[in-house]
Amino acid sequence: MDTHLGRIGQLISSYLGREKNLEDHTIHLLFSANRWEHVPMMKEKLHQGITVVVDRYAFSGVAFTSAKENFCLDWCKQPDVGLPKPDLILFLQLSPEEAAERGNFGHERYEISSFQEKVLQSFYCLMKDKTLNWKTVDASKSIEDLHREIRSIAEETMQKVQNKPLGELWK
Ligand SMILES: Nc1ncnc2c1ncn2[C@@H]1O[C@H](COP(=O)(O)OP(=O)(O)O)[C@@H](O)[C@H]1O
Ligand SMILES: Cc1cn([C@H]2C[C@H](O)[C@@H](COP(=O)(O)OP(=O)(O)O)O2)c(=O)[nH]c1=O
Repeated sequence: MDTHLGRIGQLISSYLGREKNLEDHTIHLLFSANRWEHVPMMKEKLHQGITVVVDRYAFSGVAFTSAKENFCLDWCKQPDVGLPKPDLILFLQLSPEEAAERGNFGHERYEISSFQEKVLQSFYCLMKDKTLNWKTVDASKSIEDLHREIRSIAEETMQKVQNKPLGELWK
């Protein structure tokens, strides 16, 4: 068991590892609840001037659930409406085939190629939203080159948003 995770985190982890089954709406709401749990801490850091970097965030929440049958993008977004709005969203673009060839791709619940293709289409829909600062980077580059590119975009953004108020996502 992942003892470093909270109770919601543990539920999610056992769902992804296929140890536990959860109804599709339930797991969606748990992922969102897991983000909301972190909001007070994120806001505290942001107000101290600390840059917060989040892996996946609400966009994965929407992209993954909306790739399932009978889930629309709009329903999937609602639980995450009002989360701290990111100043920058980096989309690390890599074909599902190339991603599957890399390490760590394997046995988790969502790591099935046909499903990943649907998830990718959902991400493309989300990226049409011009109120958000999406930047696509080519993730087929080397780790070092990618690092340099991400670092430069991040530093530029940090400069730009320094004195801007925190926004609310999808509101
Ligand atoms: N730019 C890259 N080039 C080659 N291999 C990479 C690159 N970035 C990550 N990897 C490798 O791919 C695997 C998965 O990377 P990871 O960052 O964990 O992806 P994810 O967060 O999507 O699961 C790891 O084995 C990692 O070392
Ligand atoms: C954050 C999030 C992730 N996911 C999925 C995407 C991934 O398949 C899985 C695990 O994500 P994560 O634990 O971030 O693993 P990694 O980045 O190493 O692949 O959870 C959702 O379905 N909804 C969400 O809200």
